[in-house]
Amino acid sequence: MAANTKIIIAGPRGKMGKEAVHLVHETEEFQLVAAVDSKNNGLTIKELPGMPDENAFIYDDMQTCLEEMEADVLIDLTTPTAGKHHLELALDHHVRPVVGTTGFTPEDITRLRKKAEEKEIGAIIAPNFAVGAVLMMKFSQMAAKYFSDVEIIEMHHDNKLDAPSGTAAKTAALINEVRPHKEQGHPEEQEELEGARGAQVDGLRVHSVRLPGLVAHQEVMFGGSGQTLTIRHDSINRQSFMPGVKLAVENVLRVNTLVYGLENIME
Ligand SMILES: NC(=O)c1ccc[n+]([C@@H]2O[C@H](COP(=O)([O-])OP(=O)(O)OC[C@H]3O[C@@H](n4cnc5c(N)ncnc54)[C@H](O)[C@@H]3O)[C@@H](O)[C@H]2O)c1
Ligand SMILES: O=C(O)C1=N[C@H](C(=O)O)CCC1
Repeated sequence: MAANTKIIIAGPRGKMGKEAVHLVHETEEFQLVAAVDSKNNGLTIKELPGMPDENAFIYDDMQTCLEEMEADVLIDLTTPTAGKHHLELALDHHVRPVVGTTGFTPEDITRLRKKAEEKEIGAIIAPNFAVGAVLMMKFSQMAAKYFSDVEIIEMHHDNKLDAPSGTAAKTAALINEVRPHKEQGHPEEQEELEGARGAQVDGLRVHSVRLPGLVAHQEVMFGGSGQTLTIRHDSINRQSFMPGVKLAVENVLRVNTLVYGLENIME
């Protein structure tokens, strides 16, 4: 790892971005060199309410920021549309992206991995930085070998823009790697109300709950003859994600492809 990893944070005023600014501020080997925000162009981070004493300038345009500032890593915690654009720009400028922003499709990941490999630089997209959530996904994949009947219920705060969550999409993909294809439910079932059976990923049903008071939660429910198994994870605050962000920043400097999911870098 570089002695001083120079970092840009996109989305510093957001719920996750704020935590990331504090993480970078408190980590000796990390240095915040700039931030990208949809407003506050020309201010410094320390001028925003609740921010640490950081002199990094805020840009309202990622392209300009990348042209003017030298950085090793971009941490993106914005919106699905902005995140995809920022990741492309970072790769174009040889800055390694660590992306927590969700809403990436499998096609986006394939295209961006090809680009990272062409540029020979690392990128990490982690739909969930919480170590417990990564274990929940791994345990669900293990359980799916023995229980092929499964549904996912993800629950998030009601400011979330994307559905299903990135975590639910990733969990479904991990389960579908080991689960023989199955249309969950009765072959003749009818939805009397559209959406009653949730969304489908290869026959696996995903249900999205959005309520104030929630942070990020997921249950993976398996059913078998005479038994059920429920694997559940709860993030009760956004500090739960920060050790994973730190791990991703450290690891993105060591890889030369796009890594999708923290489980690929956790030992
Ligand atoms: N991977 C994880 O572990 C994890 C955890 C929590 C949230 N998330 C994801 O991270 C993202 C941010 O979540 P949040 O809860 O902090 O959201 P938030 O709405 O609190 O913050 C998003 C921030 O992005 C800023 N923004 C929007 N467009 C921008 C642009 N073009 N340039 C710069 N900044 C821009 C907004 O001003 C806002 O401050 C979401 O996609 C969410 O799903 C991922
Ligand atoms: O708050 C959010 O938004 C979160 N999104 C991630 C997802 O889509 O899986 C997970 C953590 C919180």
